[in-house]
Amino acid sequence: MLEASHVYFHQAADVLELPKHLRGILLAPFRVIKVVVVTEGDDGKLKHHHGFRVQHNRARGPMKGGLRYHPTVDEEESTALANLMTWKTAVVDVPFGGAKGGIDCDPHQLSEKELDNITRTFVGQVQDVIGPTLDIPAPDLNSNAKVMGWIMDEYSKFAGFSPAVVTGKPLHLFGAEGREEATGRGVMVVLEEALKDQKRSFEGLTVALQGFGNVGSFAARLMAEKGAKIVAVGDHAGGVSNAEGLAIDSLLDWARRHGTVNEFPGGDAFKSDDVLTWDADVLIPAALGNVLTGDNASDVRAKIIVEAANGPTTPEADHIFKQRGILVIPDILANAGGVTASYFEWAQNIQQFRWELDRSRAELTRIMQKAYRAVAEISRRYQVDLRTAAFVLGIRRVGEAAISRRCYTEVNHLSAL
Ligand SMILES: NC(=O)C1=CN([C@@H]2O[C@H](COP(=O)(O)OP(=O)(O)OC[C@H]3O[C@@H](n4cnc5c(N)ncnc54)[C@H](OP(=O)(O)O)[C@@H]3O)[C@@H](O)[C@H]2O)C=CC1
Ligand SMILES: O=C(O)CCC(=O)C(=O)O
Repeated sequence: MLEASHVYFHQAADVLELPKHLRGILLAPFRVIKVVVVTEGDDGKLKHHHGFRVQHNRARGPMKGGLRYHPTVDEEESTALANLMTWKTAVVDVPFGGAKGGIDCDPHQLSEKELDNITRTFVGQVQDVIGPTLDIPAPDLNSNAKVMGWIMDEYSKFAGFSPAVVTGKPLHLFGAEGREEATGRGVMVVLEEALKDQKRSFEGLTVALQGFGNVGSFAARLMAEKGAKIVAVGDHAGGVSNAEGLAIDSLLDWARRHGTVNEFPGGDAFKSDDVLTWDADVLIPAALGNVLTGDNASDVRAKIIVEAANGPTTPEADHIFKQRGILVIPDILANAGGVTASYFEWAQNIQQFRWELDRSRAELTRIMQKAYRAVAEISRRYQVDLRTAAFVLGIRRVGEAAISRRCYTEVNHLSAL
């Protein structure tokens, strides 16, 4: 994933004609934190996991990005994802830099007490390098509002009451209306804009989704409300399809009760990975990275791919999609609704003021539409795909901030762009 994020960066840097040494400066992380998280398991035995926080760039503000709990979490993945966060926050123009991190654990195999313990131990180890004006974590794969509440509580023991140290918290614990649904809502909004460009709408549009967690489930529900048919959904345990459109509320209820969409009675079962090549107008990967590769890209049948997940497409697959005329709405634009609503939450926490849900939704829609339009305009002007255009926008904004702050004098080159 790190290699892929660099390939995409360089494609945009070529458009911007950035010299080599400036590319190196913009790609290098500001700080990489690695810790060994030692905790006592429910069986009384000591266990250890590895925790990472990569703080990539802070030219535009405090660093921001999720905390992921998954066995594959490592320094390389965290660095790639932190890098993407830097360009993503710039694409939606929220006042943050980029960071990302995680712990290489599998929450499905841990009790709540064990997960709480691991989270709090990790926070104790990084508390001096995170904070409301330094680095603000948020939910990501397998982490949720409850975990964010633990982070806030643990950090506050060191720094005093600090709700703004983390976003995506529960509503009753200084969370913000609209944050939970925001990433899925943002996915829906940018797809709606892309459809408008094609003089189409959600009515009758068929959609296949990989992942039915926070992002996938909200995106599915919102698109179905607009008239789309969600014809296939896959998660790690299996998939379910219905050519007439799955009943999303019943599917959500099933997934909540069974921990998977597998064996949902309102559709036909299929093998999990088949969702990626499902016969649908739109494919939405909303789970893991690197799932669309040179091996399966030629078999993808959708004409539009919306990257709700981070880094789902390898450069090889991306190239094949370009050749095949498949429109890819890239992660740093498509899933930026989450960090945008996190910005609202952070601002509300700092002001000790709460917004109504309607305000949050309206502001999110406005920002996502504006970001899509800005990216589409660059795509037209430079005759490049949406991914390259989004990177051009992100890199340019980060560069401009760096110049104004005099972070690196040589980045002045960017002011000519
Ligand atoms: N949460 C947020 O605000 C944001 C998230 N993202 C990105 O969106 C993606 C999903 O995050 P989120 O929804 O929060 O995570 P969740 O943990 O809430 O959901 C993840 C989903 O992916 C599924 N999944 C896991 N492994 C596989 C697999 N091998 N094959 C198919 N499906 C699988 C899970 O299934 P199961 O439950 O069966 O394991 C689950 O349905 C990630 O890439 C994340 O980085 C991006 C921006 C913001
Ligand atoms: O909400 C946030 O701060 C970050 C969300 C995130 O990790 C992402 O956009 O990938």
